[in-house]
Amino acid sequence: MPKILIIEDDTSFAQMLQKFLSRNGFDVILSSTGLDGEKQIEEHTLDVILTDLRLPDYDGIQLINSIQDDIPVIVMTGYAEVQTAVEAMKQGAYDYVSKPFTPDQILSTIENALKGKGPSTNKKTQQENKTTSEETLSESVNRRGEHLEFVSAASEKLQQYISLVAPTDMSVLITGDSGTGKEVTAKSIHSTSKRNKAPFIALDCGAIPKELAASEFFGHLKGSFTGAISDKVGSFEAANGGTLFLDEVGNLSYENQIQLLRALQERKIKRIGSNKEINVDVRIISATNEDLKEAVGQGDFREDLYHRLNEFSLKTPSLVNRMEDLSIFSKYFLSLSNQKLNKNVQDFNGEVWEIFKTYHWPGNIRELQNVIQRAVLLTEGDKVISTVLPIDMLEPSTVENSSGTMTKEEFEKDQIIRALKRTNYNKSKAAKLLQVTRKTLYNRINHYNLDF
Ligand SMILES: Nc1ncnc2c1ncn2[C@@H]1O[C@H](COP(=O)(O)OP(=O)(O)OP(=O)(O)O)[C@@H](O)[C@H]1O
Repeated sequence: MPKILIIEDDTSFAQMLQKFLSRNGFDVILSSTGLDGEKQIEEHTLDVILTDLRLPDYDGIQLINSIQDDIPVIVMTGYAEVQTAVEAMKQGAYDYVSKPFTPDQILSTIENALKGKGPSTNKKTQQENKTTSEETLSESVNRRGEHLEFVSAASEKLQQYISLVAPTDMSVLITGDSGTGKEVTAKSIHSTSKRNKAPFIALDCGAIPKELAASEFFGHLKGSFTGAISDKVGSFEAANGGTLFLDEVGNLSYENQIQLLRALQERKIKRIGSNKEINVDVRIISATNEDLKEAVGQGDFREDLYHRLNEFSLKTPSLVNRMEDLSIFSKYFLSLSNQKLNKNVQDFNGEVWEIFKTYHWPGNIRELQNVIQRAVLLTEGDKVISTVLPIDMLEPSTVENSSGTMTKEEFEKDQIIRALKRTNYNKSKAAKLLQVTRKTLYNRINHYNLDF
């Protein structure tokens, strides 16, 4: 039975590949680091090595160089790493396969390697195959993971946009109300992009004081300013090769906007206090729940930066615009909360489902998650009943305008005023009650010109 060593740090993918190859008559050993891979190579008589190009401790090329024996090495690459794959072949790799690959592709590459045939030459066909409807190995891994199958038209559209933009290097601006999943969306773009082996770094621009923003972006050297007690790596450097997520990007000061723009244009940064330029290759995804276009119009946000950040934009739908997904989310959060709180609540009773369906969900998915977690904690039986829901959900707003209805904006403003009154104008408590962050509450108070 031919023996194959798979060196891959994505363990679920490696296990799936192992299962598949075992079923096809191979004896498969797994290794998740370059170092361990080398050890396995010494200990076993191998027929083929299958290695990822990017490993936590090595890059695949380093590994190929260190293999003395004449064992064919097949490298597995992300789909935009063809250049590196070609380099790997120059260094002695037998062939490469681009992820996602189909079972047939990997099998025939391995069989060719075993027969001592030359590598496949038609890489273009391999690239094209990826876009066919055939089930690919890595797609099935995703399906087995924590992937929720949403059904609403709004989520289908969002998913389409994510799939469309993820493989590109375009900067993406995500807009949407608080708690609608902007960060989740950014992570999803990153994890389905060719950068997914490199870091995803999130920076909350709304939470950093403007004097410290440059240091957060670019890092600093020890002693470069008061308080710089040690060297610091900035977010750009930390995200090198990967994705930098700038949350609440609209909150950046004008000066910080200029610094950010310069770094994006030049693709180089300098740590504060250093003259050394560092090249950075970072994809930017930003998010805002403000109207950045309006901010541009008012001169609060630089138009050139806006266009840099907004090569592609998408909007995360509010929960009321994707109510068909409500039960999927609810069941998912119920099971998460059970796990977290060590409970075994089975379901929501009919009345609770009715309340869920008619409530406005101003805090969107985050609010739903919090409501369910609280309810699970308070539930003693096996079904959530309405008495464990927050009182606000049971007493819907009765304030109406002259035409008898409220616009979404009026409703939100009304909710903010109520929350502030209920908490004696304590903004932290009001933010908690509204299930939004403090900075979001401040933004909304400014937006509505509320004088508190
Ligand atoms: N598709 C999803 N699947 C599972 N959980 C989700 C999903 N979308 C959002 N959530 C959950 O909802 C909460 C809010 O999501 P997230 O932080 O991404 O929203 P946001 O729009 O970035 O919020 P904010 O504007 O307040 O920063 C998180 O706890 C997240 O785990």
